[in-house]
Amino acid sequence: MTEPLVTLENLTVAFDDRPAVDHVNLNVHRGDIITIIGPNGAGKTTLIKAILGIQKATAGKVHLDRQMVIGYVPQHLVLESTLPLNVERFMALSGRSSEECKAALARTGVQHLLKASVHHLSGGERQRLLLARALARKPDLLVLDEPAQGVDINGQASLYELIRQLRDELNCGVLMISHDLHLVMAATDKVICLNQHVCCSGYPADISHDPAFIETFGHQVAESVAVYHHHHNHRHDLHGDVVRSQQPRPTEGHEECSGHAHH
Ligand SMILES: Nc1ncnc2c1ncn2[C@@H]1O[C@H](COP(=O)(O)OP(=O)(O)OP(=O)(O)O)[C@@H](O)[C@H]1O
Repeated sequence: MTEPLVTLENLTVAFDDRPAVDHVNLNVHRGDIITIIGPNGAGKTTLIKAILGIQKATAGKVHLDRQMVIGYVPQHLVLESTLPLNVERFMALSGRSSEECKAALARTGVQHLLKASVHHLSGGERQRLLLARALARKPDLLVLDEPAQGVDINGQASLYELIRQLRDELNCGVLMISHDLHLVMAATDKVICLNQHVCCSGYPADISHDPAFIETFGHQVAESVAVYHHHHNHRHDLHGDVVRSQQPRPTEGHEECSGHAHH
């Protein structure tokens, strides 16, 4: 296996002697899509900031591939509201050529907003603009802090699909934070459940059964997430009853199962 892009070794970040991130070990390789989940205040953003070098480690180490370019999509876009700024100018601030900026905007589906004011973009448009700015750098590592916030449910699914495609096109690693467990479970390769320390980690389908996951998120969340990954080998009729005579349809995605809670 190639060298990791990022290695965290017992990373600890404390504020006033209170650890926000506590002895975290993590590797991110090219091709990985890793999602950090955890309750509010669990240290997710602090961990990402330590990787980006904008938060100092109190103890432990952050190793980064020295050649690596990081594309970062922050949680919020903080802009001076009195400063007139259109999308074209905002993208130019990345230092990339006009062609690269336009290509990145086209890739995230917002090229038609080139002349629009960044102050008037919708939540979803803003997220796609921030992703385009990160993309224009041709990153080796894409770091996204809640990329789907402000994006409607259909938009969220296509945004996660876009992130997967970008991972394939750029052969980059992806490290993101998300609160939407259902989309996380569908769109990610590996989940890290953080609550200062790493409570549990693994494949989405397995993690929902982990006692540490259940303790952190509760039974209801764990069950609803487990349903999402239930593999169906049968079909249902219109009343929800199992139809056993049918052949399985493995590629049809989620169908609700009468043996589980419905969501
Ligand atoms: N610069 C700082 N100074 C002091 N405390 C901080 C600082 N940054 C973060 N914290 C504290 O560290 C803890 C973790 O914060 P962090 O923003 O990393 O959590 P999070 O998991 O990203 O939360 P959320 O899901 O609410 O965004 C919180 O208790 C927060 O108040």
